[in-house]
Amino acid sequence: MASTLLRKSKDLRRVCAIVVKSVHIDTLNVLIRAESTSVPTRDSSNVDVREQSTSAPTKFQDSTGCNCPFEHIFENLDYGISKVRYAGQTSSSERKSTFQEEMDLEKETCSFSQDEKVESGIKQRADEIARKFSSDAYKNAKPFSEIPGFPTLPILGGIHNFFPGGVLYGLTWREQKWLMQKKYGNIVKETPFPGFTRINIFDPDDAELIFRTEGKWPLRDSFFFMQKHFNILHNKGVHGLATAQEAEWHKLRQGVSKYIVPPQVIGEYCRGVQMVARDFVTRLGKVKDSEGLIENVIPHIKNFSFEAIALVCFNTRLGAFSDDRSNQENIDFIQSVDTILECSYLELKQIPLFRYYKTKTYRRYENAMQCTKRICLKHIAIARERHRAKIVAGEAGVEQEVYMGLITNLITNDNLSEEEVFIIMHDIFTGGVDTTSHMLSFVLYLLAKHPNYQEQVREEILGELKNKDLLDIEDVRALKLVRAFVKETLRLYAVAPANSRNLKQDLVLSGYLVPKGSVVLIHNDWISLNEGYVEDAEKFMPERWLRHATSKINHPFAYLPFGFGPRSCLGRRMAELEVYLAIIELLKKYKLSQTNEVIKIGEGIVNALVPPLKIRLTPR
Ligand code: HEM
Repeated sequence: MASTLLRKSKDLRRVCAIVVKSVHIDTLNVLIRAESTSVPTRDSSNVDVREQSTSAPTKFQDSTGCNCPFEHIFENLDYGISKVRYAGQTSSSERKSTFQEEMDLEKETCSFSQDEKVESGIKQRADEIARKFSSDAYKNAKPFSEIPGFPTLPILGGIHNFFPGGVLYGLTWREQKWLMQKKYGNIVKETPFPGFTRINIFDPDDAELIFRTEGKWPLRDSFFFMQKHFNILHNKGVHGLATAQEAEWHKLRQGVSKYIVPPQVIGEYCRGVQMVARDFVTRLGKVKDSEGLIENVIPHIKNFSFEAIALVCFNTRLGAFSDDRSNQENIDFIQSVDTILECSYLELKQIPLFRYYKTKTYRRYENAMQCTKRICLKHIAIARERHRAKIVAGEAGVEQEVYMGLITNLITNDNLSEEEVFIIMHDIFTGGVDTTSHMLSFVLYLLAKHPNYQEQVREEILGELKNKDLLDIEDVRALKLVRAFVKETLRLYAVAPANSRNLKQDLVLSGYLVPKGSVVLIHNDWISLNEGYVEDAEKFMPERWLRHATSKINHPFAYLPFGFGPRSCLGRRMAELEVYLAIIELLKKYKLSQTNEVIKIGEGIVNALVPPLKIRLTPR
């Protein structure tokens, strides 16, 4: 006992000394991130070992439907809604509208049938949730203090675990969470730094309960501290979607959702984005060498994603594929968004001293934000002018406003101030460019790596689209193999590694009582790669998403790459549309081959493929 205390006090002294000395310590700042950042690698060398099998992939089994397990839970939500009492929500009609939105969204992305098995599955799940809400469940729950986790010290919490000698020392975030799950199970408490405790969730049942009880205004309050700081100083305290909470968040979300979420609206962007995809492919054709090889395709993918989002937002082309470097403003804009993302990641690795003085990272961030704001305000002014001119000409409302870009819709919404419009634009650029380009990088890697699947996907594209030149959203939706391929890519390589929430009420999670307000981090990348929830989890099998698949996803909350519920990803459909169209345009023209043998996944705010990504393009 005495020796343990002595050892602990030595540890404590050592940790204190390190803390005092360190101003820029990576490890410490892993702690300051409340979430995000991860490294989906299986081994310490950070090289991804998934997908190294050389065996030929099986054929897609069925092209008649989609086997998305979400569908089952959404298909008959009414049952779950009437059966379960969701505390924190006032009326069942409110809940219904939220779930109805979700249901519509899922129905939209997956075609599925109603059958008895599905019905009984839903009933079972609703019963299960009801059971978790029963007073018995609360009465029998083990206390919060007993949730297992890495050892903590008085005052310092679990900080010592990250320092030399600590169990987490030198591990990537992904390795840390794999280790914590293995050691402690499906619910793990962590106090990574003093005064901050979070609960790590590895059980999709718990995820389901959290999401189904989050109410209409889910809380996700542990991200982007620099952005909050900037908004207070330079944006009249107006926060964006990523950082606002409660009514403030809801107002923004309502203000923008209708212009970017509904399928018919996304359809309006289809041809514009197709043109961008076509230019992307033309660009790749130009930069490949005489052998067809592109040593690193990632910057071009990023430009594609940027150009597509700019078109959607501003109804303008930024010229990201052009060799002409004369448009300094566009170059600055692209660089600023890059800098913002880079600094947002650095923020997670550094002590938040920017709150007290302007650190180097914060100065870079602030300059980039100011530049982005200036350019967004310019586009807002252009859109206002264009709209005014239409009113004068008596044409307002005649033309489909969607074609005029998201910004036109936002400025004509009287409920949104200029600061709010700017920060929404900012969120879309920072939330949408990198994520989508990482997803597309993984998709191209897997297409090149699996020639059989590539051929099947191409056959579907040629067969379904015939020689149709300009596509509508219905054409894209008909491509089930393309969609299954993308879904499976995101399952294997979740771009967003975890979903976070602050609990809206006390919940019993994995048998423990977790109080309202607790920060929970749901590790969807771990869950979607776990054999317990996904059969043949390590294998890349797009056919699992088709109806009648033999290899199944066994839990409807085992795959949540875009989050869930009213606060789920705003740009999901846009991201998917971009990726589908890039695949279509690329495979019509080229065969993809000779990619990296293995890939590395880098630690950043999201999971990204570490460049370079090599691709050989052979004209068809
Ligand atoms: C592969 C691409 C993408 C992935 C994997 C992804 C993933 C996510 C996830 C996991 C969340 C949090 C959801 C939750 O807490 O339940 C989120 C939120 C968000 N995403 Fe995406 N995203 C992607 C693309 C995009 C695009 C293209 C845009 C913009 C057009 C976008 C804009 C946003 C915004 C604004 C939020 C915050 C929503 C809110 O809090 O109301 N994302 N995204």
